[in-house]
Amino acid sequence: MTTTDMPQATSDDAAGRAEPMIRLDKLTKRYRGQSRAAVDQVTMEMPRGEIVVLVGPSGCGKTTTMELINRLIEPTSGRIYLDGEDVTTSDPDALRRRIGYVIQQIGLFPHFTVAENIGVVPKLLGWTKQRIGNRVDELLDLVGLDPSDYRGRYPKELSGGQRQRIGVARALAADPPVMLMDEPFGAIDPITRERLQNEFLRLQQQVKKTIVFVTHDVDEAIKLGDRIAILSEQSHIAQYDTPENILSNPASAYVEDFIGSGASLKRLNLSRVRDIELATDCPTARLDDELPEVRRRLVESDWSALLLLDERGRPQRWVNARDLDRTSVDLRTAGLPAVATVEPHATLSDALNEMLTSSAGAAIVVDRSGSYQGLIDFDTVMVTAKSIKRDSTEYYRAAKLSGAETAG
Ligand SMILES: Nc1ncnc2c1ncn2[C@@H]1O[C@H](COP(=O)(O)OP(=O)(O)OP(=O)(O)O)[C@@H](O)[C@H]1O
Repeated sequence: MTTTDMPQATSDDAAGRAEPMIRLDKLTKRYRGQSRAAVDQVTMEMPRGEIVVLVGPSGCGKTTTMELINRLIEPTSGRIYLDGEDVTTSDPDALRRRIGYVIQQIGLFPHFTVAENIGVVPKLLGWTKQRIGNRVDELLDLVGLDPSDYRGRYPKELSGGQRQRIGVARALAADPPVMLMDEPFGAIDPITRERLQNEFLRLQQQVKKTIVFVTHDVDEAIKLGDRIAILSEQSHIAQYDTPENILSNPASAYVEDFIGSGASLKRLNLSRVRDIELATDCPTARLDDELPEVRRRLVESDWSALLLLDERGRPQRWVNARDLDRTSVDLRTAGLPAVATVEPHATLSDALNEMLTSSAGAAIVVDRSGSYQGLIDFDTVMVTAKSIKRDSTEYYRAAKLSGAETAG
């Protein structure tokens, strides 16, 4: 880990509570000529190192709230504190250097290379060429793009998803403690979007920034947020809590309505494949194993199918007893292809989607190199979904009994 990746130091007050990274105090914005405030007296705290998602219907004031934090929009009244310091009237340029910003229309400079785009802020800060070059390569690695291949390209030579990754790298360039992200995955197709969300979570485990993330997609909020603020008109906070508590204990009919139906299914977005116990007793064999040995393994197991792996341990075919009893059996083509694979960082919701496409009714878990780790079946998914609900309901009840505040 480099020094720039180190989590930010925490400053505690006399009572030992960590100072939130961002604190908004009765923050209000009234646009010129408007009778109603777009953002009305918002008071909230964003804890250090967490992802806080602002979610709410179109026009409720999400973007305005976010842009008040880096003062792209100046507040009409109220105060903004960054790391304990009142920044409401400080130099806005200096403030913005402490806050990375990623938006949907990434705004890369078309005539700058990838390296030049990422290096914009470090250059403004007067870093040496060598330091900028090292940082660009480090960031390209971090967002999963090979520096030697990508640093010299121009934005038009990139896919939408790659441009988005460069946008994130650029916002991280000067290692700001805070990142603001406004619908960063909004304009991207669902498959790339899911991949970028997973990469984003992996990245955050490394960089541990305080991130304010705006979306209107409640599923995205549940998947990405450590905390979610559900906003109604004028950025009024309808509920500010963990995704678990919002799903299990919506504070009002408005929140319930906003979450929509299928709260149990949405809960599956809260669990990762890596956090649950995989079934590892499913029989497996190699494609080049002897047929009698493959048959023996299947017969001696409690399973009705066996998973065939290639020489590098990657799943290839599902075979059952009938497939193995045919007169001439070629293991390379026997049975059905072993599709429906997920990696450990995928959510149980991703796993369930895969399962629905699988003839075996199970998702095959593989590591990053594609080799077999175990299986997830429907029962595991259902048991996990129920236990999330139970844990969260118990937590909420205990918090109420002890009089502790759970909402922000
Ligand atoms: N520059 C402006 N001048 C006047 N009114 C504005 C301006 N920008 C936004 N508004 C109004 O302020 C309110 C909040 O807008 P904002 O863009 O913050 O909402 P949002 O929740 O981010 O919406 P969306 O999800 O559609 O992007 C809206 O009613 C909008 O019309």
